[in-house]
Amino acid sequence: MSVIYLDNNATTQVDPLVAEAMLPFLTQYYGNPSSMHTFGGQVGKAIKQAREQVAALLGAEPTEIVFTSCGTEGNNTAIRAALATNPNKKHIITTEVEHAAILSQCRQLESQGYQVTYLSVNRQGQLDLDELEASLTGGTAVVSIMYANNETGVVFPIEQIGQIVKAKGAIFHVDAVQAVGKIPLDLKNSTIDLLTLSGHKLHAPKGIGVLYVRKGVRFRPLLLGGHQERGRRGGTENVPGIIALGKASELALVHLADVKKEQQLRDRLEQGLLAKIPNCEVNGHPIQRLPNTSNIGFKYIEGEAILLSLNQYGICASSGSACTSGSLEPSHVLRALGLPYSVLHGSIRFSLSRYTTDEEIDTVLKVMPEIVERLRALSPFKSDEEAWLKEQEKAIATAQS
Ligand SMILES: Cc1ncc(COP(=O)(O)O)c(C=O)c1O
Ligand code: FES
Repeated sequence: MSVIYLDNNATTQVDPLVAEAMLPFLTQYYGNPSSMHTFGGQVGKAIKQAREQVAALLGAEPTEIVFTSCGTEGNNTAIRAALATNPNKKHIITTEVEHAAILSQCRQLESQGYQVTYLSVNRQGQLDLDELEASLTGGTAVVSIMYANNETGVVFPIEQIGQIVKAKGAIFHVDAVQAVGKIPLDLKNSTIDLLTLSGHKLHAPKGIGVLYVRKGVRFRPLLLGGHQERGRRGGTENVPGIIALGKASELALVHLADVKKEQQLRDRLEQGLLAKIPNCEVNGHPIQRLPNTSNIGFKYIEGEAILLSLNQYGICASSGSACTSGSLEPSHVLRALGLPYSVLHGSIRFSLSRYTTDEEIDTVLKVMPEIVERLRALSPFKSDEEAWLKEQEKAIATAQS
C-alpha cells in the first residue's frame, strides 16, 4: 500500500537532491573541517557554501548563521543566551501555544526564580498585542514567540510584535521551525534578534538546525567546547547534515515561489471535508495561517480512532489529542484556544508538502466521510455535548482509578 503522507509538520521527506548532495560527505569527504590539511579544508569550504545557502533563504548574513543539532537546541540556546547576557533581568515573555522546546524550559526557569508570562490566544489562535505590551517591563530579558504554530498553522504578526518588543529593549527570539520554507523571510529588514529553524521540517534530515544570531546581539554559547561556529557552538560539525541543510535551503527558496499550489490543495481538502461532513470545524485562523496546514475538529468522535482508520488506508496525519501523546490531557494548543471538549478530542491535523498530489487529496476526500460516519454511528452521543462530556469524564475517572 502506498503512503499518503500528510504529516509534514511532524517531519518531511528528505528531498532526493538533498540526499545526493550530502552523500559524498558521509563517504568520500570525511575530513574534519578544523584540520590544517587540504583534505579537511575542502570540507570547510563546503560548510561555507551551505552557510551562504541558509543565509540566502533567511535574508541574513552568513556570519549570522550558527549550525545546531535541532530546533530544540536552537530554542534552548536562544533563551539561555538572552538570560546570560542580561543577568539583571529576570522576566521572560512567551505564549501558551509554544512548542515544548520553549515551554519545558520556561517551566524549569520558573523553578529557578525567573518570572514567566504566558500570553493567551483567542478562539482563532491569535495573540492580543495589548496584552504583550502591558506585560513588557524594563526587567523583561527576552520575548520568545513562534512564527507559526505547529498544530494549527496560525501565523503571528511577527514584525508588529518585534516593534513592541524592541521599543522596550528586550531580546526578541522567534521559533520559526514551522515557518521557514513555507513563508518568505527577510531578516535584514526585521526586528528579530534570534531565530530558530530545524532542517527536518524543510526536506533536510533530522538532527540539523540553525540559530540565527543578528549581528551585534550579545551571545553566550550553550555548548562550550572548541572554536567551531566562531565559538558560538562547540562540537565537531555534523557535516553531512550541514551540507544537506544548505541544499534544502536553496531548494526551499525555489519552491517558495509555488507554495500557492500547496495552499490550493490544502483549501480543496479543507473545503471538501467541511462540505461533506457535518459537525466539523477548522481550528485556528482561516487566513493568518501556514499554506500547508489544516487542523479540523470532527465533533463527537476520538481523534485516535480517526487516525487509526486513516492509517488503514496508508494515510498519515496526526492529532494533538490525549491518546497520541500518551497522556490524558488534550493538546495544550487547542485547549488554549478554548475549544469545546468534543472538538478538542476529535481534532486532526493534515499538513501538506510540495510532494502532495491532487490524487492524494481525492483519496482523503473519499475515505474521510465514511470513516467519520462509521465512528459516529458507534458513538451514542452524536450531537449531545453534555452527554459526551459526562461519558468522557467517566472514562477518565475509570482510567485514573
Ligand atoms: C514549532 C516547533 N519548534 C521546535 C520544534 C523542535 O524541533 P526539533 O525536532 O528539530 O528539535 C518543533 C518540532 O516539532 C516545532 O514544531
Ligand atoms: S482523542 Fe483519544 S482520548 Fe480524546
